[in-house]
Amino acid sequence: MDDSKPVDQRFTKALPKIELHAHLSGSISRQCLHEIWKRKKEQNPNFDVEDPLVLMPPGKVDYTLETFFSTFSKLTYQLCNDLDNLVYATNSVLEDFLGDGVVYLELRTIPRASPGITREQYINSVLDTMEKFRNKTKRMSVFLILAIDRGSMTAAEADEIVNLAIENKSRGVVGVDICGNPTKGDVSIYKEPFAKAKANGLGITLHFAETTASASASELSTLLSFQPDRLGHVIHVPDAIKKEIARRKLSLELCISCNVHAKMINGGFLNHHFGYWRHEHCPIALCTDDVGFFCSPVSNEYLLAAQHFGLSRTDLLDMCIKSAEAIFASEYYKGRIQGMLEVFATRFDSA
Ligand SMILES: CNc1ncnc2c1ncn2[C@@H]1O[C@H](COP(=O)(O)O)[C@@H](O)[C@H]1O
Repeated sequence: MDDSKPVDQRFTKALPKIELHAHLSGSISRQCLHEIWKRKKEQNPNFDVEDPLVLMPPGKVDYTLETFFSTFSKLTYQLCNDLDNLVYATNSVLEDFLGDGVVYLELRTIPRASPGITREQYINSVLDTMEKFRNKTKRMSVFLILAIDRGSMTAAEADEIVNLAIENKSRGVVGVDICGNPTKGDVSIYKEPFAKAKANGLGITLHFAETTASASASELSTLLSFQPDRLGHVIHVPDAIKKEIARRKLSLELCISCNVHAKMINGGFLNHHFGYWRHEHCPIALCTDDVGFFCSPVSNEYLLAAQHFGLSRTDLLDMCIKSAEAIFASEYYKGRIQGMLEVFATRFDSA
């Protein structure tokens, strides 16, 4: 790579990137939510939900965790509560990642049962949409992670979701996650479902130390006992646990804009713990978390990392090559991503 040239948006957009930490419902653009809202309103003028473009005005990214979680129940889940709109939103999210130069995507979602929709139907709709997308778009590989909502789910529900993940491995489910409001729930109840997931070859990723409330020594050691392959966020981590993460060389999903805008860290971009972890040996994937809220696509996360931490084109390329080690799909896909990065490295400068 020609490091005399700056890292700019053209570079980070063209860079073949992977996205490993993106929540489906949080990744839906405001425009897409607005379109769904408009159709619902036309079908039923009494539809009692405010226009997403009013509730989430363009440019607004300063969601605290509280306003963030309540927006899903107040807005997103009122709009994507039928299979047609779930499919519409999923397609829109896949197109957005593709358009940003993502070549490998593991989207995650909590399979929600809602009136008239079972968890199975929810998962089937998302997987069918992914399959059709794969058939028409060869450039971006897409997989699914099923997430467990720590704020609301019992161990039995987690077990149900793990069973669904196992049943759907052949259709592209590659892992399981624990997400949801980090100030709620007791993660230790998920021990057995996660042992089952591991025994059945699913990848394990966990939201880890997102807030001080979810960063007690006992919670973090419980989560590490689930033998995760990857950790998301890793914000409020005590030194001893940082050492253990580094010792295990766990892969990290870091969400810079989300953490800064939602004030999950103190200070701004320069204070982000990417600055710490980039000197360790853990593979790092920069991720968006919820691009529908924080409006920073993956290409912009790489641009921010370069701008605030002084990274060159070669640094970003090396990070991306290493991040491929973190994916849950087979070795074939690792090779595919790394191959695309090699081609990019030889061709971008001369393009
Ligand atoms: C700050 N980051 C985060 N921390 C924890 N959980 C999060 C999250 N961002 C999203 N979710 C979880 O994902 C759901 C939306 O996508 P799905 O309906 O599953 O597709 C949210 O309701 C929340 O439970």
